[in-house]
Parts: sequence; C-alpha cells; structure tokens
Amino acid sequence: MAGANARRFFVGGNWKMNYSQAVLEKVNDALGKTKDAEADIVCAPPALFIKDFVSSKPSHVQVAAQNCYHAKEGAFTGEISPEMLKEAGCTWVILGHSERRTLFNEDDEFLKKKIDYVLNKTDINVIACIGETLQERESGKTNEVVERQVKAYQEKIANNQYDRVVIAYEPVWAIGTGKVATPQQAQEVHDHLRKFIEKNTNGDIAKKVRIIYGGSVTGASCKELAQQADIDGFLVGGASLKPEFEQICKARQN
Ligand SMILES: O=C(CO)COP(=O)(O)O
Repeated sequence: MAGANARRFFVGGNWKMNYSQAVLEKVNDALGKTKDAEADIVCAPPALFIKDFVSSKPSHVQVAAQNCYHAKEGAFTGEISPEMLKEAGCTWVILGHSERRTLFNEDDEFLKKKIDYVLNKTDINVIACIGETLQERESGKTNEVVERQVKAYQEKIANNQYDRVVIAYEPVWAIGTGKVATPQQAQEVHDHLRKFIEKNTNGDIAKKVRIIYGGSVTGASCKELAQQADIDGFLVGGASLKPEFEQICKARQN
C-alpha cells in the first residue's frame, strides 16, 4: 500500500505479569542493542516495576503501562491513574488487551471510558488492542468482531488524535499459543481494518495510523510478517523478554 513507509515501525514489548531482576537485566541487554533499530520501541513492565525499568533502560526506549483507570485519583482500590503512570515515566498505555477483556471482563463500553480519559485528559499515547477468538474466526466473524472493537475506540478518538493511537490486532487464538497468524491472515485483517478506519475518518488518517500485529511473534516469524504492506510493527509477549526481541525490533531492516 502506498505510504506504508511513512508509518514508522513500532514494536511493543508486553511483559504481562512477569518480572525479576534477572529478566530486567536480560531485557535491558537486548534493548541496548536496538539503538540502531528504525522503530519506536515501547516496553510495558508490570506497574510495580515501571520505575525500576525507567531508571535502567536505554534512553531510546519508551515505557508503557499495561492498563489504567479512567480517573485521576479517588476511591478506586487497586487501580492506577494515567496521571500516576505519567509521573512514573510512562508515555504509553496498553488498553483492551484480550487478557483484560477475557479474564477481567473489560468490555467495549468500559474501554471507551478509558481511551476517552487518556486521550482527552492526559498526553499519554494508547496502544488499543483488538482481536477475535478462535470460535469467532471459525464462524467467519473476524471482521465483524474487530470492526465492533475498533468502532468503540473510534467513538472517542478525534481525527487529530490518531497520531497518539496505535491499533494492535491480536487474534486471541495466537496469543501465547505458539500459533502465529500467517502473514497473509494478518495482512488480510490489517488491510480490512485500514479500510474500515478510512470509512469512519478519511484516507489521510487511514494511511498514517499504525496497525501492529500481536500473537506468538518470534525472531523466526517476524521478518515475513514485517514485509506485509499493512503490518506496521508488533506487540510482543513472550519473546519481548528474550534476546530475540532485538531481531524483532529490527524485523524490517536486515
Ligand atoms: O499478548 C501478546 C502481546 O500483548 C502476545 O503474547 P505472545 O507474544 O506471548 O503470544
């Protein structure tokens, strides 16, 4: 697709609920070798360890939170506000990850409140996750599901805010399963999503918005995926804690 190169490659590392001093050192080691990567690199440690990462990471790497609440402060036991995350050093937040949706019952209505708050009350950027389950894919509902999820976010994203949003397409059946989507499967959905976003906004926004893929991305699978016209990067789980994360950050390069 024309303009694909105008979209800077984006690689997110979602550490999920994994952390130890040894992991931190290993990840920082890999990240230290990504200075020459032509990519935005954003890592999301568990909230409690964000500050440790902020004070030890290489300076070209940005920091994300894995979740947040849609208020600045108050009686919300267990929650963390975007303002607090910003103070800790985050410039990004992941919203709507399928694990949040499935295990913690976060639905489109709730996620709308979160993206609205983050975009309109703070200057934090959003990695907005979507993706269908295996059952939805097998019953031919993939496009319908991802359209519904993207539309919910879009209701709260003003046209001039798309440069603060990265859409992460993460088919649930590919997350943590070792079953990566084929480059063709992923490209097909990304292309569909870009057209859908264009329909709801305009061609200029659709051309510029980054749509990244997540689900069992590894050093071995990243290259071919990265060559697809509408795949602008990755959201990586397991492999973001391993040395191969360097390769993934450079998937477009060598
Ligand atoms: O959920 C993911 C990233 O957010 C993907 O996880 P895996 O890369 O471990 O499949």
